Amino acid sequence: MDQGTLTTPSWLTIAVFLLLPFSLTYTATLCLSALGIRGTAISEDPPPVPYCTPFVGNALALAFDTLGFLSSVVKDFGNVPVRLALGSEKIYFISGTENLQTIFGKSRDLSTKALALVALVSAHGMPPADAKVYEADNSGIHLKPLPRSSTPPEKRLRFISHHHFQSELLGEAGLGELSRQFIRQFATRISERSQEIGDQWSHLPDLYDFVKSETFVATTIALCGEHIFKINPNLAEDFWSHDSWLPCILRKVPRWVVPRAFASRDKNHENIMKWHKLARELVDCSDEKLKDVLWEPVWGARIMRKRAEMYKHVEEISPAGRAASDLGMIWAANANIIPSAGWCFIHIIADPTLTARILEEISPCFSSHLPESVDLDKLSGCPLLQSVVAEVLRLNVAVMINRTSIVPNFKLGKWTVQPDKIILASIYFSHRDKGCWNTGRKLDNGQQEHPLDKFWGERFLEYPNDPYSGPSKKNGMATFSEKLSNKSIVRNDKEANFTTRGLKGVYIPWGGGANMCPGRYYAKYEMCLVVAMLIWAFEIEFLDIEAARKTKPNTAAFAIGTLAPAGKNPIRLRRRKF
Ligand code: HEM
Repeated sequence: MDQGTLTTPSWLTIAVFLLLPFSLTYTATLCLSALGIRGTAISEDPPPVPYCTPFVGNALALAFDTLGFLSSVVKDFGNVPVRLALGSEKIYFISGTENLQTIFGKSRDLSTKALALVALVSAHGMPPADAKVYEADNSGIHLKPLPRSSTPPEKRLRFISHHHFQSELLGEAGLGELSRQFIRQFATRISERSQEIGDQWSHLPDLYDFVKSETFVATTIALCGEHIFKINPNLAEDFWSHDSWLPCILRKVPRWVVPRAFASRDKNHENIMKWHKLARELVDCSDEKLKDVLWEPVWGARIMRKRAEMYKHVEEISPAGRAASDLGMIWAANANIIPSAGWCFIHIIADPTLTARILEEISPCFSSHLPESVDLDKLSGCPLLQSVVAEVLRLNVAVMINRTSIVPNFKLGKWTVQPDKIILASIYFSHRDKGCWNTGRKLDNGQQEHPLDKFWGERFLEYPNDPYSGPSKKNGMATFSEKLSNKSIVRNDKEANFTTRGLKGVYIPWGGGANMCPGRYYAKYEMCLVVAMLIWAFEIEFLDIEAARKTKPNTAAFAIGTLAPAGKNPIRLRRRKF
């Protein structure tokens, strides 16, 4: 044999030698994991999720296939909190109603500051020097500062912002005005489009794009006033470009790899700075005379003026830092509502029977053929429309709840999580927990009637004559034979009640506890308004209804926001005749 050639055993030796660190790492983490689950590990730290690459841990799997990786974690570990190794960092991932209820119930021991800062800096471009001011604020979000905090009152930025959210987004006056402004703006846009489109069928390339472009402008004017568009006519386009690049930026792909992603973020950042500059020149945000004015065209809703005033007292935050913070606010107000409204539309238009039922339900909410004649109180009480909205949120909200413990021994069942380590919980998996949700009756092929990965517009409705209706899992759920005996049940929309009963800690599109989404009431109103006003104004049909029914979610935004519809669904539409 040629002395220079490696024999087969030598190759094997090298391969084994090279693979050894991986297999040893996997075996070690697997053992630690098994011991941790059984509760026989020395530490009370949640068990690790096994991995094979030393120093990298679970980082690549989490970054490149977040949904697939976390689905397998939920499958393998169920409700056991787990530890993920991301390089030298570790974070926790939790699922299950009990764990979620624990974190929502213990808001005082937990903070959302760490990831909020990542979002401000990475996603919205806050300069690191400005972020330091946020970082230094260790006073919490409650009126009483946390023990040992020495943050001066004017620098309690998180508490002040939280207070603004509560008073202006959840308080009756602010919420009412924001909704009125939205109706006014949206109705103006609809009537312009309706004039353009007229009584003959017009074709548009995509239903979701149509909803998106009409809605963004109205939401943003309701929140930020009209001047932001006067100075940035392409704001909508710029915003959606930024939104589409966010998954990339947040996965830490460097600027040189995706220069367009960063250029798009910088463009949005500049847009907001230009608006702030103009607004400061035109209106003094601390003008006492404006104190009770709920909306004006320069700053928009009073919350935006209050935010500008808050920053006036903190000189260390630069104009760029202020712009990043308001860009985050504009993103929060648009990025989840609009994909959700888009999905509602796809499901409704793809089912002509559902379209007719929704139309019948919303008709009494309009006092004339004009979309602006809508009565919001009546509309938000329409059970079928609410159920469609709730079902869309159940299916598509994929935001990751994040918390960090600020106490030494935060307990999750028998496990203890370390302070300052991020805890993540996924809304998406909770909304697919087979143990908690009603999936309808069992079919003779063994499948459930309404699996949790499929849209069921009536999931959140209770019909008085159907004991198996309603969103939560029923004891002794009907079997096939019961299904036959239930065939005679006639479900009358007029008798249906919308409910989320039995889903505490399970149906959580708004998160929970003290950090629960402060835009939730507004978001529900806006989604109902978008659907009702557009259906009232136009007759809409898909050119390929079968393809529309198969629309899949774009999972790129998994863990970041609401999953938008993927692909295009061309439509034809015309003004509705009354
Ligand atoms: C479908 C629409 C929406 C969904 C699904 C949604 C969902 C969420 C979720 C899951 C959180 C985190 C809650 C937690 O950590 O427990 C959150 C936070 C937040 N949301 Fe929303 N949201 C929506 C619309 C809005 C709107 C319209 C606004 C503003 C007008 C808004 C403003 C905020 C803000 C400011 C926070 C941070 C609150 C804090 O940290 O205290 N959201 N949202």
